[in-house]
Amino acid sequence: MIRIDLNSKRFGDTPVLGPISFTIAPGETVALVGPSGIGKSTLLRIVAGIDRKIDGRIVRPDGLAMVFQEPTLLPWRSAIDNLRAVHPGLSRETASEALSQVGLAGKEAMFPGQLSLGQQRRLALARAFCGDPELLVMDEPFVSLDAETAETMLALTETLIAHHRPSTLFVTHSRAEAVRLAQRILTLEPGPQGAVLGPEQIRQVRTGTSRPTGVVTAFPKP
Ligand SMILES: Nc1ncnc2c1ncn2[C@@H]1O[C@H](COP(=O)(O)OP(=O)(O)OP(=O)(O)O)[C@@H](O)[C@H]1O
Repeated sequence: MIRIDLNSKRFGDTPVLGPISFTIAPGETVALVGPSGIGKSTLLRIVAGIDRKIDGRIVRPDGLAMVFQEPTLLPWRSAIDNLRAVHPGLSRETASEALSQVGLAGKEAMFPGQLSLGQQRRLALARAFCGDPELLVMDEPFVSLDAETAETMLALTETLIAHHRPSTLFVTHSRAEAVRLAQRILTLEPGPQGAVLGPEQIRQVRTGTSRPTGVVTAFPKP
């Protein structure tokens, strides 16, 4: 179980996030949505443990993987070594299998600069999943891709999540992406405090009969 109990997050004197509490169950996928600048990436970084300067408490597993907007690969390492650099215990065979799972069979020896941007993103996905993370954190993983590549990546991510079953928290600006991938959608919005969306409301969102309301609360932007 992943548990977020944040009292506040400030950058200097500026409050960015107010009290936020939620849990993510094993194998559950949760989307984090909200307007630009509200604090989604900040909250994601807090959950991942990259930002620890908070007033609050986060319970997270050790096995964690992150996927960013950019593939963040090591340009001087081959595709297979990009996987093995992050997961030193990984055999060549398992690493090759992870590459073929994302459609990169036979590309073991290629360097990131020799791969298309779409292939680099696939490699970043393989790197995230081949450690079998208990918690997967993704920050707008499908943004700035053409529609066809975004769809391919979305479908691939769906398959990998179904196979590996990590708890997943991801940020997106796309309500359609959130509804497709997530069992639960958390909306960051300026206070007052909202209520967590239950399964019934999610069903209504899916069928378009209701619009989601505030879920977790952030301070309004200064
Ligand atoms: N390192 C930092 N120092 C100071 N302020 C920061 C820092 N990082 C983020 N902020 C501020 O915190 C607020 C939230 O930023 P954040 O990137 O989390 O928003 P976001 O919801 O992810 O936005 P977007 O959807 O546009 O990516 C913004 O006002 C931003 O300027």
